[in-house]
Amino acid sequence: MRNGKQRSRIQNERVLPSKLAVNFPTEDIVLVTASPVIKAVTNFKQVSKVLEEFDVEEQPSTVLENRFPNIKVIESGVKQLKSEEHCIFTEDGRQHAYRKLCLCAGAKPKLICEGNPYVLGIRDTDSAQEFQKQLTKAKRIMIVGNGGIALELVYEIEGCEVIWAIKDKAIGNTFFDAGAAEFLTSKLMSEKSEAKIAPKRTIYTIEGARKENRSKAKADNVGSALGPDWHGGLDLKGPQEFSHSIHIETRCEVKKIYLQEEFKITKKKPLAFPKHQDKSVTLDKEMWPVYVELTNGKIYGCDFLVSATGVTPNVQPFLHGNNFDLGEDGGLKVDDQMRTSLPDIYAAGDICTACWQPSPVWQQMRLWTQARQMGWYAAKCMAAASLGHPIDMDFSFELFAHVTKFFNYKVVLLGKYNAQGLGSDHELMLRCTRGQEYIKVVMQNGRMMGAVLIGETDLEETFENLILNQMDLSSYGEDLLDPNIDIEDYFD
Ligand SMILES: Cc1cc2nc3c(=O)[nH]c(=O)nc-3n(C[C@H](O)[C@H](O)[C@H](O)COP(=O)(O)OP(=O)(O)OC[C@H]3O[C@@H](n4cnc5c(N)ncnc54)[C@H](O)[C@@H]3O)c2cc1C
Ligand SMILES: NC(=O)C1=CN([C@@H]2O[C@H](COP(=O)(O)OP(=O)(O)OC[C@H]3O[C@@H](n4cnc5c(N)ncnc54)[C@H](O)[C@@H]3O)[C@@H](O)[C@H]2O)C=CC1
Repeated sequence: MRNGKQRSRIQNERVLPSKLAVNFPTEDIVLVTASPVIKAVTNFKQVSKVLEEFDVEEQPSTVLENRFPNIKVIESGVKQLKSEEHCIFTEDGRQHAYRKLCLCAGAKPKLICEGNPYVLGIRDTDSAQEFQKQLTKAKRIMIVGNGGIALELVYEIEGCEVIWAIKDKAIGNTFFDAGAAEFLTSKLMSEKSEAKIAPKRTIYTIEGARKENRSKAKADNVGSALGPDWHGGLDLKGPQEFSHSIHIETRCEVKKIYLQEEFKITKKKPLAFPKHQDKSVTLDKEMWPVYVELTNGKIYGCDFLVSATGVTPNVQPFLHGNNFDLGEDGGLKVDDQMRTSLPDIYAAGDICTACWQPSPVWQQMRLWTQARQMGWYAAKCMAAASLGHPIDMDFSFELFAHVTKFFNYKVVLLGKYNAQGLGSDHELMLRCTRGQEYIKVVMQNGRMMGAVLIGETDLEETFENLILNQMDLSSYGEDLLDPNIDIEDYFD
């Protein structure tokens, strides 16, 4: 790649092409994307060593092309990869040769009942808008799943009864333990009267760019996954005049979904919405478009369901004829240089499964932050490989760090925040002030391995350092979380 013009075909990832374009100003960098708009990371802020905050902005592809003259954007989905011939085929019937390729096609929602028109998934702007449209007419919906999307929806939806069906004992299992879940549940059950804390990040949609380009994107292609504060620009309001009306069904899954006519024949009896603070407005005899039977035997009628049940890496367009090694979660396995098992093909973001020996306090989660870091690092790896110098693993993979917002609280997750993989050989320390903050640290052999910080705790930087430097904290005992001790001064 050093001499003369060579081509790098990059299959989407907003961070990656620009990083490559800077590293290789004389090369052609081609971004092939099924999405009519490019999502760009803007206002990037390094909050601490590994914690990052940024905005996500939808931009027309011309913004990228104008800024980096050696980037060309092709708006067409990839339908086939021929790895041995080093070329891809796009839906517009064209063939594109590559020297190095990075696959960044994200993930797809893993729906509980694929193809059922009453089961919605939320992934991209179009699916979120469809959900919003349906919600405006819905008296009652069911949300299935207990991760990021479900947590955000149950808090944001107003004016509609919500049955939240979760497999676990407590809410938010992908992010929280039972203690944190209890702290948050009280907020969920109360009126949503408070002012929202200012979103730290916002999605700006360039509607013009989107509309103009929509026709070019095929209907079955997924768009870019929504990012932080995705619901900020959507009014998630049903037709009724109340804020929260939520009923949680724990330790259950969906057994069967019946259409109205099918259900009538069964002669089974649906349950009424449990009355919470007299907010319920639906009648016991209401007829619903769908009825959902849960594995705990309960049946509820509703207008539609949201399946917020995780994602599956979007590898399908690239598999035919290519013998990729896949991870247990179905992602393209990548090594510590972001290389897949096939020559000259890299992968980053939700599509890949990290298969290097991770740091003891890092794990892969399919998040914007990690997609950005992987895209950035993959570009460095591709550039380094072209120059013949492998590089050291990026520092951002030393410690898992995620900052987000749930139930209007700032939430910071660090390291093995839920004692993932630590077995029973760990201790937890807690500090909780109801309605204000919840702090949990995970300790092992006197060392801090992880932390959950909910609320404005101001402890993230100190804890990040304590996890990274693995200092023996045994002698500090409970002082670590004593609110009367300024912990930052303590460790200066
Ligand atoms: C509702 C929602 C809320 C979220 N909130 C947060 C949050 O608050 N914080 C956070 O950290 N993470 C959040 N995430 C997760 C985050 O959005 C993803 O982890 C991240 O976007 C993954 O980035 P990616 O580049 O790997 O994939 P994506 O952003 O999904 O991008 C994949 C791109 O590939 C394109 N593509 C797909 N197939 C093809 C093909 N065959 N040919 C060409 N192009 C193709 C798509 O059009 C898309 O542009 C959220 C996700 C969702 C769904
Ligand atoms: N603020 C944030 O950081 C947010 C992050 N995200 C990310 O977006 C992606 C998609 O979000 P989610 O769909 O919420 O995925 P998720 O991985 O966060 O949660 C999936 C949930 O579905 C449950 N589940 C799986 N199969 C099920 C089944 N058959 N029946 C019932 N429950 C089932 C799991 O137990 C888990 O609780 C994830 O990668 C998530 O991390 C999404 C929203 C907000």
